[in-house]
Amino acid sequence: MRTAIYGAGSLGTVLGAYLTRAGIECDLISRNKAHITALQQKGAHIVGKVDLTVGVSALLPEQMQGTYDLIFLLTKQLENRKVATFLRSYLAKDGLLVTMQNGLPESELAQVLGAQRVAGCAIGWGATLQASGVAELTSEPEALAFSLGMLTPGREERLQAVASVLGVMGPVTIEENFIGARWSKLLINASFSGTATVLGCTFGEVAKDKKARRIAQLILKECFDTGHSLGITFEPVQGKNLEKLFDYQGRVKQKLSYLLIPLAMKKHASLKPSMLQDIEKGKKCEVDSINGILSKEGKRAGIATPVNDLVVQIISRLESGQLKPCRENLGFFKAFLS
Ligand SMILES: NC(=O)C1=CN([C@@H]2O[C@H](COP(=O)(O)OP(=O)(O)OC[C@H]3O[C@@H](n4cnc5c(N)ncnc54)[C@H](OP(=O)(O)O)[C@@H]3O)[C@@H](O)[C@H]2O)C=CC1
Ligand SMILES: CC(C)(CO)C(=O)C(=O)O
Repeated sequence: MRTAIYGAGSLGTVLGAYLTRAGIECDLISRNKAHITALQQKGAHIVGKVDLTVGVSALLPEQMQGTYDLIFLLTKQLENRKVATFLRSYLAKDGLLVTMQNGLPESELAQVLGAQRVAGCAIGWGATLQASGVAELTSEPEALAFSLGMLTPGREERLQAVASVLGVMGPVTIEENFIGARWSKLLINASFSGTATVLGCTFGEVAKDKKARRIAQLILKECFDTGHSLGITFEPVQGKNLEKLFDYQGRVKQKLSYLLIPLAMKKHASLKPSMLQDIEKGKKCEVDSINGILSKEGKRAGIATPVNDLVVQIISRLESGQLKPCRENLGFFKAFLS
């Protein structure tokens, strides 16, 4: 299968290094010239939880030729329609584009490429581009798992082939209830990535700080209520049933869920959200596709999401430079913290 990683930055460079090291030929593609030049000259250097250097095939978009049977999409979700339109002629007629982006990106991509040519993959591990050619793996190697699936059936054989490709890196689950896996990841991103971005901190710091933890818990609840109202069953993440652990109706279960958060976050304490990494680099982040999509889905479901809506507003102000990510931003949530 001719394979490409389109948008090889933080996550895509790690993925490309692991696949290439296992003998799977794939092109790492990005518009970032300095990064592509470094990859071509020195290979992909993966640091952090591992240390490996792998010679890779790296290209600029304008150097792409022919069609690919499999394209992993790893650009940020800021201009997906434009990216999908560009990729249309590079994806084989019976090819599959697998988006590994956060949020709920499949439907929009399917509008451009066709539902039978779009799959998705929710990822529970993290990476940060440290310098051109150098990506840091920020999760433990045993967390390198993939939840793969499609919104419509019909490409089971091709999904199996994709699972064999990703399987060289870590365990792959082909999800029958893929939308449930997507919502579970959205739940984590909206609550923990959203709160950590507003406060300029890691997941571990959100879990440790009593007020920040309560904000994350309130967003978890807004996301559960919205998903349930839309008929979503949240899939387990890394073997953990999120509904059982964190959803609540009464005060006792609410307290229990609150107490469990720091324990559940232990292995992910050092994760720094990619939204915060973008803000720190002065870039626009994916808030519209993460917290923004939850607000939108909440409206569609008739569920109020006031804490999440406030996170969207604050992150927009971080993007425009009116505010800085810092703990003092907790003050904006006063009304929800009594
Ligand atoms: N990083 C993480 O830990 C995780 C990220 N994700 C998701 O994965 C996706 C990718 O994230 P991440 O790896 O952090 O992103 P990065 O910004 O680090 O990498 C994206 C790469 O794509 C390039 N790019 C952007 N737009 C285009 C384009 N139109 N054509 C060609 N290249 C382009 C960027 O270039 P340039 O530098 O010029 O912008 C960059 O090299 C996101 O949707 C994110 O939510 C999911 C789980 C974890
Ligand atoms: C939190 C994390 C790293 C989890 O995979 C993520 O999805 C992100 O930062 O965008």
